[in-house]
Amino acid sequence: MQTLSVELPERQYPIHIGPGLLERGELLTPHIAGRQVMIVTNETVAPRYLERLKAGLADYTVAEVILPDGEATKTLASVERIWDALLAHGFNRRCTLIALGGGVIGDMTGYAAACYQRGVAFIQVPTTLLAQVDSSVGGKTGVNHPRGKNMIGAFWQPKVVINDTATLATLPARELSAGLAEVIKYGLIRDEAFLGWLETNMSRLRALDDEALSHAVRRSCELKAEVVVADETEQGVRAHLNLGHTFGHAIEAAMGYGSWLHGEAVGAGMVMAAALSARLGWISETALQRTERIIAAAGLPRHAPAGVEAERLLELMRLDKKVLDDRLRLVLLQALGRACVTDEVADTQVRELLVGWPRQ
Ligand SMILES: NC(=O)c1ccc[n+]([C@@H]2O[C@H](COP(=O)([O-])OP(=O)(O)OC[C@H]3O[C@@H](n4cnc5c(N)ncnc54)[C@H](O)[C@@H]3O)[C@@H](O)[C@H]2O)c1
Ligand SMILES: O=C(O)C(=O)C[C@@H](O)[C@H](O)[C@H](O)COP(=O)(O)O
Ligand SMILES: [Zn+2]
Repeated sequence: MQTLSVELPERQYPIHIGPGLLERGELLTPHIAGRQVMIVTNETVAPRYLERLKAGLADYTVAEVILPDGEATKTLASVERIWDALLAHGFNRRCTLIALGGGVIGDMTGYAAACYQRGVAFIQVPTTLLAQVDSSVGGKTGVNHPRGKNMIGAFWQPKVVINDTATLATLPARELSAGLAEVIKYGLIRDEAFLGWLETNMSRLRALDDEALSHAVRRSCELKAEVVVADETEQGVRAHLNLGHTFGHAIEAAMGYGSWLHGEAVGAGMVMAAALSARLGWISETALQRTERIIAAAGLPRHAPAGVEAERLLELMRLDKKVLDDRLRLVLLQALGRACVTDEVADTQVRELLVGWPRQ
């Protein structure tokens, strides 16, 4: 097992990484407040992993909420189901919520914990690659609104993150690719050497090679933790973690959440961001082609969805949380391994890119 520490100014929490950690109750128990534990998971993950997690919690009062699966369920109504269950079980403010599942479950459970009785403890036990490398770390929690992605939420950090890499063995290939999008993102925004490693090892990662996956999870968590520690509430550098997301979130919302996975939309969005960076002369054509190649090698799309007009995407992009004073603020690349935030790109340039972008 490897352990990293997220050293925030006023608190720290560990990220444990390794195979078979799910049953190791001793990793959870030091972080559980009180005796009441609510595990939140979904109908796909529960039959595979719920009993194994519960086995390590024999000394606690454990209740569970099993939600339906899918991005379309990342709503306030689902979070209300968690609050209803907490109240029905008489859980008090010393209870602990555990998120067992992908980013959808993690984001909703974290938000439920942030609000329940004005804030209770929560633990992340992520079971997708995307959740292990990104959503479980850093404390962004929340739900979607029909008008925009992650529009309702709170910053609420977990007490511990338990990354059991053995759970990735049951992940469908499409979900693995979605997780690889966020892994590639770290290389693109702040570590060109890691990007090179990913180029060399992409087929090992897609074949679920243990050693390669553990390295990718560890390096991604290190890079994410560095950014979160520097800027917990996204006043500055944390926005770099949004590379491709202004485009990607617009695609997800335009498609009604779920037909395109978050990682797929971000994969295409990162190619769009790289293309815009190349048009501005900030990165070379070669760097753009390298970006396109690695996105394709990860099994991710570079096209946009069919039937979604450029104007609709632009309208949704204008709802992005980074917009300030009515100006789009985009994360672009100054080099491979170096991101920046800019409000210097005119809507006409973005529209031109989207109009000409290949469709599915
Ligand atoms: N909070 C953050 O910082 C942050 C970062 C990135 C993404 N996100 C959010 O995360 C969500 C995407 O997360 P995701 O990609 O994990 O999607 P997800 O939570 O929908 O999980 C993907 C699918 O895999 C299934 N699954 C989970 N673990 C499995 C396993 N071990 N074996 C088999 N199937 C398994 C799930 O049931 C689901 O069908 C989006 O809502 C996105 O906005 C949040
Ligand atoms: O942790 C962050 O900060 C991120 O931006 C990580 C993203 O991968 C993630 O998708 C996040 O949920 C996006 O946040 P949002 O604030 O753009 O909704
Ligand atoms: Zn993301």
